[in-house]
Amino acid sequence: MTSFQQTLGEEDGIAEELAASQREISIAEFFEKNKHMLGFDSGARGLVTAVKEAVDNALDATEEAGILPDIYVEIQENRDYYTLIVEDNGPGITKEQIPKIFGKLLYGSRFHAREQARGQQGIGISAAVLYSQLTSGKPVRIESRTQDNGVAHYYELIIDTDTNEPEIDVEKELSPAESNLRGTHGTRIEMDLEANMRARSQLHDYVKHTAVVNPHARIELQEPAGEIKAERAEGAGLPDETEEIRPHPHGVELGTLIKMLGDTDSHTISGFLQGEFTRVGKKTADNIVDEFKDRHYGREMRWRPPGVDSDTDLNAVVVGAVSNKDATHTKLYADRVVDAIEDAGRVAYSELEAIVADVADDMESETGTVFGDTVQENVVDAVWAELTADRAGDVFVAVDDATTNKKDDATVRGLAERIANKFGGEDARDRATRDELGEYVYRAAENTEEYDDATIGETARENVVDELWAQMTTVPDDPPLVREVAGDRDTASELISAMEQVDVMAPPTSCLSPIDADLLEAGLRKEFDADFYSAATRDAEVHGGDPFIVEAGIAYGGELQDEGGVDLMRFANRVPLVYQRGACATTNVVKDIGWRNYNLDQPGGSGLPQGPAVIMVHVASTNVPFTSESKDAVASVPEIEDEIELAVREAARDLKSFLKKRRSMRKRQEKQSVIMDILPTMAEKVSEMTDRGQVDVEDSLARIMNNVLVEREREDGTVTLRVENHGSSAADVDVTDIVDAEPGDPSDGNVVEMDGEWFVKWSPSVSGGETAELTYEVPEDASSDISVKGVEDARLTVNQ
Ligand SMILES: Nc1ncnc2c1ncn2[C@@H]1O[C@H](COP(=O)(O)OP(=O)(O)OP(=O)(O)O)[C@@H](O)[C@H]1O
Repeated sequence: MTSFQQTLGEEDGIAEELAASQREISIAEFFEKNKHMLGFDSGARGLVTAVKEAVDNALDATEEAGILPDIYVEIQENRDYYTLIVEDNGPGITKEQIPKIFGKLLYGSRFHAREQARGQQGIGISAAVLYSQLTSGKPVRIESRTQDNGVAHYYELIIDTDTNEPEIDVEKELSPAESNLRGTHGTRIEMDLEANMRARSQLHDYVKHTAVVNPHARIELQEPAGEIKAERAEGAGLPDETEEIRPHPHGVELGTLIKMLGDTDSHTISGFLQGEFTRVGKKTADNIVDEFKDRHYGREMRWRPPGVDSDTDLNAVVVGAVSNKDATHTKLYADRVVDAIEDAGRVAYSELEAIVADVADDMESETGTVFGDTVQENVVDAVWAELTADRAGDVFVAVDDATTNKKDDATVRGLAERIANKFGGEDARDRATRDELGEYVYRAAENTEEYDDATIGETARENVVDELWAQMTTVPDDPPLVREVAGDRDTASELISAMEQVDVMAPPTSCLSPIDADLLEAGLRKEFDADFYSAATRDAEVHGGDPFIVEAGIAYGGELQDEGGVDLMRFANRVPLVYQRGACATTNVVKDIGWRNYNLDQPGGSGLPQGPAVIMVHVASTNVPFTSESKDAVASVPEIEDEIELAVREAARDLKSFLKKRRSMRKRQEKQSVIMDILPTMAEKVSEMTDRGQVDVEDSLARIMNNVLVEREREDGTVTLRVENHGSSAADVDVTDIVDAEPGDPSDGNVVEMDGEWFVKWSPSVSGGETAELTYEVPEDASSDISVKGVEDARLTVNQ
């Protein structure tokens, strides 16, 4: 058989034959075949995804318009298919936009905006339309009204998958009387889809969890087997309005930077940085430009002038390089040049040029003697030859400083000489980038190891590079212009590396709308009846030029079910993520935390912790990196993973102390009940044997357990409450005696009467080992009941 490879090159026209069947694929056609990528892989899931896309859009649209969202979702079961209706009270959609939004994939208002929003790609709702027409063959019905009680625009349409353009079946205006909209303005979508309700619990979770993180929204779901009505939390206002921002310099990708360089009106890099990025002012731009120059041109080595004990007379060298000038002025010129060099301590080639030129300028204006370009060049050459005469000696000092004392002198000298020899090559100005310098040191160290039988470890090499790099100076050359950088990938990548290197203030968070720890905790309290709640909101960070904030919350105990692994709720931009839990960075980070450190069970030391708990994580960003277009799972971006971990750990820290305390209280209680089992019998025996009266068991228990003991004594109408603190730390106790007759003379306490009962209340602070006595007067026949707060039950003994 002739293989394809064998015929290649022999027969003409295979490529042409293939070419005949190659054609452009429309985006709609692509997603029609790959609907799983958009979250429409099955009927059950398709319904949840369609609801999610429509509700997310409704929330975005209402919030953008400053309207408190009122969202109605209805699912009707028909014989062969389901009908989904989603209606909002948003600003509506203009007549011209309706066909594009619903009848064209990749059409939206948010793709280019650096601002937190649920929708980002301009695919969501049109993908639902595509799924609907694919499974039911019916057009989607849209009705939208932009003016209060004005006419509504009604469309029935499908997507032409060949062209990715809307195909309109029906287009008409509806008067308020004909309209199906419940509110005075907003949008109503109705679509038929082949579906089933197997994912009912995911659907309910989506609606409930959406309500937790959007307490300002009213969401109603009506479906064949039930309903959810999530009311607006009392007093909950709209989230703070977000603003669009420019990208942050940290994390921008190379392709993006090159595109930005191509699009900008700026000519200089400094102008580009200040104009196109957030948080870059003149100073930050200067710092970035310096780093950029260090990478692009390299730095110049600064050498030490010969010292006083050297044979070289620099003044004589300068004088020797100047010819045909008046002797007094030449001497003055040489003195000034040498003074400036010595003041500088170390001098690089460009610095030397600047000194020589500056002094020449001064001399000309003061004395009229001109030290022209040729003279200056001669002086620079002559002095530079002296400065670089003993590079090895100079490098020796740096190498010696940067390596341990253990290295013998000969090794250090050998290494220094080899490094020094790398300078002064083709580039007479002794320039090197940090990478080149690293290479110099590496090669010199390798040779020293080979020929001098010495060891120069990684750290020593790095220290030497650091030391020498710090001695070098940024060159005075102007950086390349924007168009030069845009046209050269390597230079653009040097710019990116410089941008990463410089500290830039965190991006403004006005483009983000986190829930905030307080509201997050309130959301958890509203939804879950637990014993413990905590929440944390981190500061903003950046990934790929986009700012983000991570928040986490934990609820534990109470009515929460212990079903093995804890319940992990994931959110991105206030949208619950329902599917692909295992593929989500959030899940993986939570699994990797050592939960035993936080007093939660974690079999095997990894995986989701066990126990009656809910952990929630919210990632808010101008661009949440999802693993796919269906937006179910956050991708593994290291910056985001780090913040997820820190947020969860922050929330878990309080849980740790709560659980620790709870565990020790439980142990105490167990101990106490064991003691209480045997103590009365022992007391009886002791009193029998010693012939003394019965021992007060409660009192003894308090002493054994280091408890706070509150006892009441009554003598002739005077009631005394003794608060004995048998523990070691102070106890702030609220003691109330509830009496059924009017009390008198309470010591430092206050009395409140309610329905014929008197509440006598004290709040003493009792140090460890001390006793407080609280007294009041009461008629003989009055009865009373003690209530104590401020001390855990397991630490308290009441004897009345
Ligand atoms: N209910 C609505 N009210 C007002 N405008 C809407 C509504 N639904 C959608 N839009 C507009 O239509 C655009 C496209 O919506 P679509 O769901 O296709 O994409 P998206 O929400 O921008 O992004 P994603 O693909 O991430 O969901 C939105 O950006 C928004 O401008």
